Amino acid sequence: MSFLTVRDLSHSYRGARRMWGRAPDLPVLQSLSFDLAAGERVGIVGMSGSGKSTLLRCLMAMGRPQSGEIRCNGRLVVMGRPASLRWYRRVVQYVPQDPVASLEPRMTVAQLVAEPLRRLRIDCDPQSRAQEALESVGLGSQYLSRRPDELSGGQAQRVAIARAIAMRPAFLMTDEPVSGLDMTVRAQVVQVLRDLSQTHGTGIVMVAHDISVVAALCSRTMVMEHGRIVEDRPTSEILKAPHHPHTRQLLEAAPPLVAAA
Ligand SMILES: Nc1ncnc2c1ncn2[C@@H]1O[C@H](COP(=O)(O)OP(=O)(O)OP(=O)(O)O)[C@@H](O)[C@H]1O
Repeated sequence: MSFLTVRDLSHSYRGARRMWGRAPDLPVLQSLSFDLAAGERVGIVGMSGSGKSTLLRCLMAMGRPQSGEIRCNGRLVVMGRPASLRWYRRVVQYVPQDPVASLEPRMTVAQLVAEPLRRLRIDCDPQSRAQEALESVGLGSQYLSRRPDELSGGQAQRVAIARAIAMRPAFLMTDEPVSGLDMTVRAQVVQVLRDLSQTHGTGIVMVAHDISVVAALCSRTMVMEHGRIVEDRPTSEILKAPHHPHTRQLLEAAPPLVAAA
């Protein structure tokens, strides 16, 4: 059964204001339809500007699509006031593209991870749940009192992941979770996501422009080009025999694979 159902999703950005009026609107997502099953690990790849982050923001109900609908377990996801989306935030969590910028600099690591649990009124002891989540991403108690500027890029990325997984979401949506990290830390972060998925059955949607990162984690890959999904198949099949010329281009541009999914 489908966990998330996306139907005819389209989105355009409003054209910039110019002296003589407005530039034309920029269509970014063009009538996308797909299903995500519970526990699936799905990669979304494509060149820069193909619409990956916009799609993820729409899936997170952070941007209002022009048309189309998203349903989660059959229930319509309606953009609106944060309170009306509280149920959705409990089951679908997001790790943004730039974790350092997303972490409030004045808060400690412990506070950062516990804060969403309090805000969304999750029935648990926020402190111990936060500690547990941090341990599962390999950050022990010595990190609890640190602030974001006392963390490396890889540690900040893991704090952002801990913050999301402390909620025990059914799905985790991550935008370029390893870009900007060195190869060793990349492999560690991919391992954290794989463990999470295998241990708790958490579904993962991962946006990346580098198909090798997706190949290391995701069993299904969607390839985007100019706001359309041009290929959506098992990753192993795509790697063996890409159908679309754009997929072949991405594969040629990819660095060596981290590890097979
Ligand atoms: N807030 C915005 N206002 C106007 N245009 C935007 C906005 N955000 C993105 N765009 C444009 O929409 C298109 C798709 O952007 P998006 O960030 O979704 O692509 P992407 O595939 O995630 O790219 P990247 O890999 O570089 O992050 C781009 O042409 C971008 O310039």
